[in-house]
This record gives sequence, structure tokens and C-alpha cells, in this order.
Amino acid sequence: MSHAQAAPTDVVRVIGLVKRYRELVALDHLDLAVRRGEIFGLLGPNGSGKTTAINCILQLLSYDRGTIELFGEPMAPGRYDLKARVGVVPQQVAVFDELTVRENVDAFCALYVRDRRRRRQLVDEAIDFVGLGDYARFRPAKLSGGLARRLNIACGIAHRPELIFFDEPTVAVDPQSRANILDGICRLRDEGATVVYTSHYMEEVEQICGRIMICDRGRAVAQGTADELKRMISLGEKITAEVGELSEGTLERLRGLSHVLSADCADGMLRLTCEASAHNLTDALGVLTAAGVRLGRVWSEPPTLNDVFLELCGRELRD
Ligand SMILES: Nc1ncnc2c1ncn2[C@@H]1O[C@H](COP(=O)(O)OP(=O)(O)OP(=O)(O)O)[C@@H](O)[C@H]1O
Repeated sequence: MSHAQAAPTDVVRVIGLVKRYRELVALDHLDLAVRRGEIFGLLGPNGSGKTTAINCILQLLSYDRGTIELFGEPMAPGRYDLKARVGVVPQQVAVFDELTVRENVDAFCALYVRDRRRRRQLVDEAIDFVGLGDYARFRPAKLSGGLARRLNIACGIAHRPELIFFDEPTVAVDPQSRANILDGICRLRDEGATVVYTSHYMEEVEQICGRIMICDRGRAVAQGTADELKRMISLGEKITAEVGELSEGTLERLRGLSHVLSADCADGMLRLTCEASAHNLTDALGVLTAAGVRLGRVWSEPPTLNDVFLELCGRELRD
């Protein structure tokens, strides 16, 4: 993959990042460019290097090679001026058990904001933002998993950072908190923040991210919008049909259609994969009808990001 293009609006720019843990190459010449005001998705299976990349960018981890710039300036462990402009919501909930919800948010905000009055306002806004107003006096142990995640988010965003990293914030979260979290991330973007969002949930990434980088084994496999990624693969359409008896000859005729990539039948289900074409369904139905095949339900689906991952990396996104 070519080096990330520098653009004046890039908020994060990473070039050739290499991180090794002994023999294991966790990041293998990773390039990354995140534009101001976007939600940028890092999509990859467990162990693909997403957390390592974030920790290197934040200088929480040393790395072997590579250049990292934030807001157009070189990032280094001592650049507290840059760090103050960044918010982090780590994968594991990391809060103080002995402090209340409100005291926790205040403690994190105090790392960046000295003025007490200003801080009181920011803390109130962050608690409101994640919908924890009724729990402000609770200690974290009393919160459900989803509410604890929301507290984690409030702690990461209270100081109004321009750039926010969310590392898998919806893992093991109930649907209501998940919707609240995704909605909150979009609102942060709408208010002007730039967001880097890591996940192995393709649906979430597709739902909220403008551009997406697919990563695997520490490498950037492909990047673009979800539509651009889907156009990078040969698969354009998946057709499924409930069928009665189907002869090997009919299957062969389906395989012979000009845009069909594969045709297989098992347990009364016919599955076709096709290149993008306007006539896949009518062509397939033509063959099936001519052969007198009894049909039940028939449906067609566009590729998913899992299909993109499968074709580019040779395995499922979630294994
Ligand atoms: N401290 C460590 N020592 C040795 N290997 C590590 C360490 N931390 C991470 N790794 C390895 O580096 C690779 C990348 O891990 P990383 O946690 O960055 O992936 P990830 O995409 O964030 O996945 P996950 O969602 O599971 O955290 C994995 O193979 C992991 O086992």
C-alpha cells in the first residue's frame, strides 16, 4: 500500500508504523490519514493491531519505526499540548472505583482543565451527553456494563477534545447503551470532533464511519467508504433460493452464466455468488424455470464488509 497522502486537513497522519513484540509483528508498516471532522473506522478482527495502533499514536507504547503526526505536528511522549487536544475511550473500562460517577468525570477532566467553574460545566455536559444524569452519585460498581461504558466515554470526552479515539466501545454492551453510544459518537462528529473508531462489528462501522480502513495482521488491507470497499472485490451480489430437486446439469448451466462466480446447492438452498450486473437474478431465474425447478423464496443481497474482508484476507472477519 502506498504511503498515506498528506492533506492540510489531516488530523492524524501515520506513516510506516512498525511495532514488534519480540518476533510478533503487531503493526507492519501501517499508514493512516484521518481527515478533520470525519468518523474514521478501523475495522479488523481481534488481534489485527487496532489497540496497538492507538496506543502508539498516543505515545503510550514505544514503536520500532514510523512517523506520527497529530494536527500537523510531530507527536512525541512529551507533547502534552497535543495530548490535551485528544480524548481516549479505552477498550477496558478504566475508572476509579472509590469515586462517584461525577467525581470520576471531574478527575479525568481536571487533567486538562484547571478552572473549577469551567470544569463543573464541562462535567455536567459530559454526564448529560452520555445520559448518566440519574447516576451522578453512584459508584461505578453499581452501574451495569453498558452504563459503565458510558461513564468511560464521559471521562474521555469531558475536556472537549478535538480528536477522540474510541477503542471497541460497544463490546459486551446491551442494545440500548449501544444505540446511545453510536448516536453520541455521531453527535460528537456533528459538533466538530474528529473520531477514530475501532471495531470488529462491520455493521456498526458501516453505520457511523465515513471512511473505513480494513486491517489484518497489523497491515492496512484496504480503505475507502463502505461502498468503495465493496466495489474493490469481484463479488457484487449474492442470490439465495429455496429450491426443490436440482440436477448437477442445472448447476453447471448456472455456473456457465456470464457473471456467476459460484453456484452451490445444499439442503434445498441454492447459493449463487455473482459479479455486479443488472441481470443476475433474471438470468438465474431463467435457467431455473427452463429446467422446471420448483422455487420457494428467492432473494438477492449486496456484499457486506465481511465479504470484502473474506475476499481480501481469505477468512471471516469474526472467526
Ligand atoms: N503486550 C503485548 N505483548 C505481546 N503481544 C502483544 C501485546 N499486546 C498485543 N499483542 C499482540 O499484538 C497483536 C495486536 O494486538 P492488538 O490488541 O493491538 O489487536 P486488536 O486489533 O486491538 O485486537 P483486540 O480487539 O483483541 O484488542 C496481537 O497478536 C496481540 O496478541
